[in-house]
Amino acid sequence: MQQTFYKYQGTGNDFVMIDNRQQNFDKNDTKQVAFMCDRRFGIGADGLILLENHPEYDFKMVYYNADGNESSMCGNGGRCLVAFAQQLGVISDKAVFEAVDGLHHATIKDGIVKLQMVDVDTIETYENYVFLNTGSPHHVQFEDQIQAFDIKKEGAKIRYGAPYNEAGANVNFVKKISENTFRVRTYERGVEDETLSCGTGATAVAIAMHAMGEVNTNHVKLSVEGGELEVCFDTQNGEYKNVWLIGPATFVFKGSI
Ligand SMILES: N[C@@H](CCC[C@H](N)C(=O)O)C(=O)O
Repeated sequence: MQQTFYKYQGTGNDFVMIDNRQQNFDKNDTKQVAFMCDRRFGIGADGLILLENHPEYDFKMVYYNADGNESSMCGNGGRCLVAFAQQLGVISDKAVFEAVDGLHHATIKDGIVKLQMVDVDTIETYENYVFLNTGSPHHVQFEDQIQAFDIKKEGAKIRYGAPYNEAGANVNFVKKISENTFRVRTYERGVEDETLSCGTGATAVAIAMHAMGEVNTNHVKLSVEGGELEVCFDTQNGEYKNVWLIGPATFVFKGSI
């Protein structure tokens, strides 16, 4: 059976989107998801997202990494799904949807999607890195030679090494480039390579930089491989609330496979 799909990207983090409101997609077919995400034999994407009906909210998000496995929250994917929901006529300019990490509020205007992310109350600070969960697990560390750095090789060592091991973490390398702007490159678990952007990663970097005292504003800019993202938040007794990830979400093409 032919499957209609829509391709979206958010600062270069790209996704195959499927309207699964009729529940026609086989959600346990890991091989089919991996095939669709394959850049040589399939459509090509960092992940695949199903838009499904929800009994109370605008829709439900089901996210798979490019390896075909369902995973934790995808911030850029969530932003692209809001744009997809608008394209399908499911929402107009606001959304409330459920994802694996809970409820998300969002707005969309002129192709820019603002997505509310989970509150963060635990930030683990070690000698040369920070670990936090922004819907997905993130390791954050400074890298001065960020342009020349081998993200795939060094990211994989951290992702598969202790303390993360097989379960893994996403790995973000960071360099401060101005008062409130950070250059970020991310190795993504489940893609097992560098991606051009990671929304939960950008969120993790913004919060980690604030927690470390590297920035004292609550509005942080992140320059990623595929463009520019912004993250803003409120802080309350060491907790990060009202966290918003802001950036473009763009329709690329529609097809069937
Ligand atoms: N690209 C995503 C993160 C997707 C989840 C990640 N690969 C994982 O399995 O932890 C984003 O934009 O947040």
